[in-house]
Amino acid sequence: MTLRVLSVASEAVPLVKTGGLADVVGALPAALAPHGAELTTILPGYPGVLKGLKRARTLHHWPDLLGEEARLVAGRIGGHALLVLDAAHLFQRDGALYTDAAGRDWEDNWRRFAAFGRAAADVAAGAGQGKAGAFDLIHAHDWQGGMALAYNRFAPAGPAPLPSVMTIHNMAFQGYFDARIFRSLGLPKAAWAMDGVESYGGVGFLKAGLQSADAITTVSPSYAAEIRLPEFGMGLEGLIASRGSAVSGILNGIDTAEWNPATDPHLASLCTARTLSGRKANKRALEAEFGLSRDEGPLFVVISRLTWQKGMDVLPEVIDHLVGLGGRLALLGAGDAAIEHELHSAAERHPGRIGIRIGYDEALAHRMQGGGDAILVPSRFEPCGLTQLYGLAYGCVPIVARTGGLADTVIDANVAALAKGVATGVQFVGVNYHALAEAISRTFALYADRAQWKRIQANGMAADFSWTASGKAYAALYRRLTGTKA
Ligand SMILES: Nc1ncnc2c1ncn2[C@@H]1O[C@H](COP(=O)(O)OP(=O)(O)O[C@H]2O[C@H](CO)[C@@H](O)[C@H](O)[C@H]2O)[C@@H](O)[C@H]1O
Repeated sequence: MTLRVLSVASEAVPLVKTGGLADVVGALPAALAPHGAELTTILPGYPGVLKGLKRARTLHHWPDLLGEEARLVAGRIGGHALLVLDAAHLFQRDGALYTDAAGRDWEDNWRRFAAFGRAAADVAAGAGQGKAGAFDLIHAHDWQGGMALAYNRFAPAGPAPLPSVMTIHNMAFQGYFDARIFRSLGLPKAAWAMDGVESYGGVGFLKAGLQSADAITTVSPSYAAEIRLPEFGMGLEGLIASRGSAVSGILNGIDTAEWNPATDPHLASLCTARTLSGRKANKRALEAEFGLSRDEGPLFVVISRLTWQKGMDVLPEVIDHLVGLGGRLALLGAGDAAIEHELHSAAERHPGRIGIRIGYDEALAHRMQGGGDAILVPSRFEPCGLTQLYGLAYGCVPIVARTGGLADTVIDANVAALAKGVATGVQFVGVNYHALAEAISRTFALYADRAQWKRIQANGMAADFSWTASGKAYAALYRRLTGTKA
């Protein structure tokens, strides 16, 4: 029996992306299709999303969705079903998805994503679908999707709540708002409780989703274990621990059609594990693009949000060490202004050795994975991480902090792994100058032994990070919750 799932998220490639959430939500429909689960994605009607719709058909109209008019529009995303909540007053505005042009959170974020959640719960119960029972399960992502599950549980539009899954892509963003908004949410009084939407005296959208979901997943097994601890649980560790076996980790896959060095149209030269020499032309192109001097030493790359989570405040401290050993660094990212400033001053200190590109550039990210020798990912916490997976697939060896999904996906080049010939990268413990500097020194030593380095690259390229296994795991979870057989 085909399972019909409503996937509720704020971002999905190729229509709208600020981070890894979009890659995963965009990939899930194709990952689940072979396992008999048909996903329909529902997104907010941001300008870019509405523009991407070819023949927009109106399916449903809300005269009063949390105080304003809205409509549901149908479209397609990557060949799969898409629904868009067109509510101009909430989503059609200049600035970023969650912040205004000055970087301040939109004041009405609570209304924007509560309305989105209400609409998603209505759709799950049949709004605009021509019939009730159009969906078997709701799968919500991150705080922006959380309220869909709270409405589904406390105020379902149908006769009973649907089975539900909440996926955490990042526990640090919780959608936490003042208690005063509660009365505008249209939820029954019973929802104002510790096992409901109340969170530390306010309303927590992620928390609401976590309390309302039948199952909670996060994007790696290690992160699923870590968020039971205060250090990673960001205040919700007690909740996570109390949900016991309802919490599990399913590792992200990567879109192997989009991220494949043998076919990538962004690369100057294509390559496979057997034709690693093809990477050289990409490296030369990257040096030219970043204004770096040309030499045979390792070229490190970083593709990241410039934030504390990603350990980017520590990176500037190790740049002198990296350059001192003969390395170069090409960095693409945007975020914290203080970090950007530090990086620029490091680049000024080391002309031709450090290249910085502030901004967001998908094509450049591909070229960097294709031409860099090693990608640095010094995250303090990392639910899964995608850039190290792209690095593995492209022969750009990941140098990662041992946390979350980074710990689960990279095999450290320790003595045992090297002896067995299975290493795929370098792991280090603790995000500080000493740990990172030591990892960089180890990388130089590994790189100096060309045969060994090639082996490490080829091992990563041979690893399977497709969605096959994870698609199967999500499908098994859906089947368990709906009590259906494949
Ligand atoms: N300046 C730039 N230009 C171009 N591309 C850029 C870029 N900066 C970042 N990217 C891209 O954005 C994505 C980032 O994804 P990550 O998974 O590494 O982190 P993120 O914290 O966004 O995601 C959260 O959700 C994902 C998905 O579950 C988890 O893997 C992760 O651990 C969690 O923090 C990658 O596709 C990367 O290439």
